[in-house]
Amino acid sequence: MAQAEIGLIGLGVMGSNLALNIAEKGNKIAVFNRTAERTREFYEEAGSLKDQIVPCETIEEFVAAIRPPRPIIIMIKAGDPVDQQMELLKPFLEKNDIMIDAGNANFRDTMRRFDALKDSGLTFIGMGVSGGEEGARHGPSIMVGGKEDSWKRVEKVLTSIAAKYNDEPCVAWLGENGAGHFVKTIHNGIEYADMQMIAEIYGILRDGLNMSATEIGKVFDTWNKGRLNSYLIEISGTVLETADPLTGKPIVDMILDKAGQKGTGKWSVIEAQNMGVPATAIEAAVAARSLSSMKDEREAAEKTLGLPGLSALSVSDRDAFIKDLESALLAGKIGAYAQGFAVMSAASKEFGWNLPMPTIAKIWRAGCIIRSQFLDEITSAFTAAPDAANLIVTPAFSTMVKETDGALRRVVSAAVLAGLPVPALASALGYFDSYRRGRGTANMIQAQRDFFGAHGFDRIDGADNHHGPWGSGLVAGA
Ligand SMILES: NC(=O)C1=CN([C@@H]2O[C@H](COP(=O)(O)OP(=O)(O)OC[C@H]3O[C@@H](n4cnc5c(N)ncnc54)[C@H](OP(=O)(O)O)[C@@H]3O)[C@@H](O)[C@H]2O)C=CC1
Ligand SMILES: O=C(CO)[C@H](O)[C@H](O)COP(=O)(O)O
Repeated sequence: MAQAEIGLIGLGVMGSNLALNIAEKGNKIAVFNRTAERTREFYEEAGSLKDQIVPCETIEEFVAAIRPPRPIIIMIKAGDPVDQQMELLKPFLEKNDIMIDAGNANFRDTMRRFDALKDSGLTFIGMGVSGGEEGARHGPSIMVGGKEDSWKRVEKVLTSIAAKYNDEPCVAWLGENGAGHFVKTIHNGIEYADMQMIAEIYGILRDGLNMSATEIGKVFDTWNKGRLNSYLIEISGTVLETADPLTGKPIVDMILDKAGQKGTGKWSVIEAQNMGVPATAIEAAVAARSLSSMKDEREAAEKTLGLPGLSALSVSDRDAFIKDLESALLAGKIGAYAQGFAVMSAASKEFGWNLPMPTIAKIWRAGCIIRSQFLDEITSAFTAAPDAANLIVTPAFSTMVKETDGALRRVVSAAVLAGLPVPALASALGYFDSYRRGRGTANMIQAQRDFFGAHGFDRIDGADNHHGPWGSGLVAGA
């Protein structure tokens, strides 16, 4: 029997679907799962794809089934399990075999694993995969990091399974070692902000305009036909219009308002902070998930403090306000993506990756959770202005900011006055307002720092006096 082109370990939600996708595209694949029962079940359910699949119950059998140099995708729970699995695999591998971690790894772990294998003859790829279950099965977006020649070995298979946007595959080699997992992390950070802003707009419609879930769903359906067209808006509409089989009520009204998180959002924020790059909308989204999880504390606080002021928005023209909400969401989204790309640009320099921004935007246009028409506009903006300091100063996006930031300001103001929380939208607005203002207020911070800690400051006239005359008795305006 011909050897498999590739192997895959981990037949959970993502791994099993990825394996079926690989098999369906005509690539013979060997599969292994820690729990052998799952391998048998998977194989039985593979139907017509069985011919392309070699189910293996031992690592030895699995490795022998793959054509050298062997690319082996590890799609298991992120963290220690990946190290454990790699240790179990290593004794059976040969020179030039490639272990590919396709889970949501912290890129620092990826760099460590990459370095640890440097002198072993084995190679490593850190590969971000996005698209959830459906994407893994029918076409995910794939972000590859590692040696370029390792990528060449897997390029054909990965290109065959990736999502396509206008026939262009949503997969690319993005740079050495941790580049792929870093980009996937920021993808998820942006995903957090995108989702949070949609939730904030939903909150304004629900608690401010007292609209039902179904009514809000219809608003999102309409928006999905316009500039906000995206997978997340599409599924938000569907979610809002879905009934709970137990009660018949909208399912969204039966779901507890506590958001989970597995780490990628938090890592985005930590890395942004490490590099001194503001990612305020992403930070607000991560913090909002954390605050959401404090359900008991929030309920107790509502009893103690009560809800602020007005319970409903004061809106004179409801249709015009809903149009403003659409533009505000677009503006907020621009802020979040601008921040995400700025973080990647800084990381590219810090880690020497040379990350290709237009390519990243390109491979996010289809297959991944944040896929949208908007990413095509980002692709064009970065292609036209590859050296732009920030997405929002590219010609296309500066025009878009000017068109939408008024609506964002009106929506944030109205929500704040009604006591409706909009932390991510407000963060995006604060980001625009701070970033576009040539003369800021940090002269005050510098003066305070120098006053209490003799930290010094730069002068606007470039003159030499780098400390203030604190305590000298010199009085301004005297
Ligand atoms: N679900 C999603 O939407 C997405 C998930 N990801 C990432 O993909 C990876 C897999 O996620 P998903 O498929 O959802 O997870 P699942 O929980 O569905 O599956 C987990 C898999 O990991 C295996 N596993 C767990 N611990 C170990 C271990 N110590 N050694 C070997 N195998 C182990 C399990 O094997 P066993 O059957 O023996 O328990 C199982 O095959 C994660 O890193 C996740 O973050 C990435 C993109 C999207
Ligand atoms: O990577 C993904 C989507 O792109 C996974 O669905 C991930 O689990 C999402 O992160 P979180 O669970 O923290 O919301």
